[in-house]
Amino acid sequence: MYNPLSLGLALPIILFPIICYAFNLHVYLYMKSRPLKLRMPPGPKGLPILGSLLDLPPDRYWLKIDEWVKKHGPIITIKLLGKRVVVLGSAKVAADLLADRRSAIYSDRPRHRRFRKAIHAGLQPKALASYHTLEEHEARVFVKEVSQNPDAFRDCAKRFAAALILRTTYGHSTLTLSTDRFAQRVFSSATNFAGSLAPGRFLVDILPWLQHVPRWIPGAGWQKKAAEWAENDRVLYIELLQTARENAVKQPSFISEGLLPQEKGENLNCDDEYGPYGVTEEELAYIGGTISQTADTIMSTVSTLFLALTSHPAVLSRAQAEVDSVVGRSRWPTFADREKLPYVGALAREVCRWRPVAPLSVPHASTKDDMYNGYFIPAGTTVISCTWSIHHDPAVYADPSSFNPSRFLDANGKEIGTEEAKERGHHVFGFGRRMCPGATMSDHAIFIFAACIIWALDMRPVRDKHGVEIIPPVDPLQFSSGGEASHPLPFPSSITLRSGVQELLEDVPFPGAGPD
Ligand code: HEM
Repeated sequence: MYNPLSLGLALPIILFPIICYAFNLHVYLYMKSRPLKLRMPPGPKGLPILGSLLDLPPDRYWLKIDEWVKKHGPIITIKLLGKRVVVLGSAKVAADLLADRRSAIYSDRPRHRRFRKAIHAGLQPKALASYHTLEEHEARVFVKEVSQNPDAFRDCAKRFAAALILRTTYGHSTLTLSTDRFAQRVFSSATNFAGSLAPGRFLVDILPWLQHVPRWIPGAGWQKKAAEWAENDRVLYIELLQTARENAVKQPSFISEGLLPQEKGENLNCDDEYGPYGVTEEELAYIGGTISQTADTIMSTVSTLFLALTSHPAVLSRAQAEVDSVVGRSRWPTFADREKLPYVGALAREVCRWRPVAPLSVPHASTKDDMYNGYFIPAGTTVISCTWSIHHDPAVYADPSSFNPSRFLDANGKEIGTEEAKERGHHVFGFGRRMCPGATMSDHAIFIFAACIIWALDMRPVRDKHGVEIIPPVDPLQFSSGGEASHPLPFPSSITLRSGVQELLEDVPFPGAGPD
């Protein structure tokens, strides 16, 4: 007969050996996956179960990670909710693992492989060269806009970035930021993406099970928001794809070139669901959406450039002297001047190094057990490079906190890189085969923006009522972190046109009219 009491007594007797067995099995599997004597890289001790979770602040968590890198060395392990994350804190270590022979182990993200191929197909050197006229034009439009409304330079920078990305990706010409039907949405999509996941952006990538936490659980409300935003994004991406389709003939773009021939109105008989980039239309919409969000990184970088120039008058004066001597005062700088403007080039590099827009890069997953410098890195480990630490390593960049473009010039005034970053001198675009495919396009945009504003504008610190200049603060705490991208917080700058510019601005069409 059923006796609840005897069942109550029997349960612990039955469960105890099962729990012991499960525990032993767990320990056995754990030890098997991590053989004795094989140590993972050192790092903060953290609490049982939680690890270092509570030590990571929601904002600017890379500064905390940087402290750990300084304390424990250039490769560290952070424990988070039972998972181990390996952080690469020096260029040498990051290049060894992500860019050299081992890179195949550390570049995992298979579902993106086809997407990546598609993006590369759309960003060939020929396509990038064809964007130069647009990039020059939009930099001039920025100068025109900001000269009319100097206090709104952040919005002008946003329009610059949106105009470049929307035109090249979808053939869409951006009017003013407030009236354009896409520009604002692209930025709010990027902000939501970063914000919805902060600090989860970091955590969800590392602990994918977090996305399955039921939405009703306290603290998991971000999930509901993230789902709403994901739906908004989906609608936006499809609308943008439709725009590219409509513009295909008049204004071909990265997306329109990836559409199936009949989608472009060429009426060819084509049954294949994969377009010229080897992806479906839905995937193409997603790829376009991912690219459109990068407007935020360009906007942030050019805002940092503005801050650097306002707060370092001597750097601005030297850059102006260089541009004036090469370009004169009666025409705009162009890409044809690039080779003769090494200081401006070095300045653009230093902006990316000094305050990297992505201070913590994107997580990678390792696919095989590996030994590196005596440390064991098991398969399945999340590996992430801390760009902030890498860019502030005094062994590579002397006096790393100071803004000093000359660090990227040799004794003959020629641009130089570093041992691990020969081409650029910095690592803001990541390492190895997962490196940002938009790096060259971004380099071009940042360079021409820098050359044009240096040539056309004076950006000076504002003065207090006694006439004393107030240099805007530039310490890392003056940068926001909505999640992934880091932006300078609003700062004042006294912006005026330099000689000869007003006359040339008359020929710059109203924003959105676009180059011929
Ligand atoms: C200043 C501007 C930019 C910065 C700092 C930046 C930085 C980065 C970084 C750090 C990554 C991750 C690399 C890694 O996993 O190791 C990345 C990935 C990516 N970037 Fe950029 N990016 C910028 C602009 C752009 C632009 C303009 C585009 C497109 C035109 C673009 C497209 C992408 C794509 C598609 C990925 C994902 C690649 C993959 O998962 O394999 N980015 N970017």
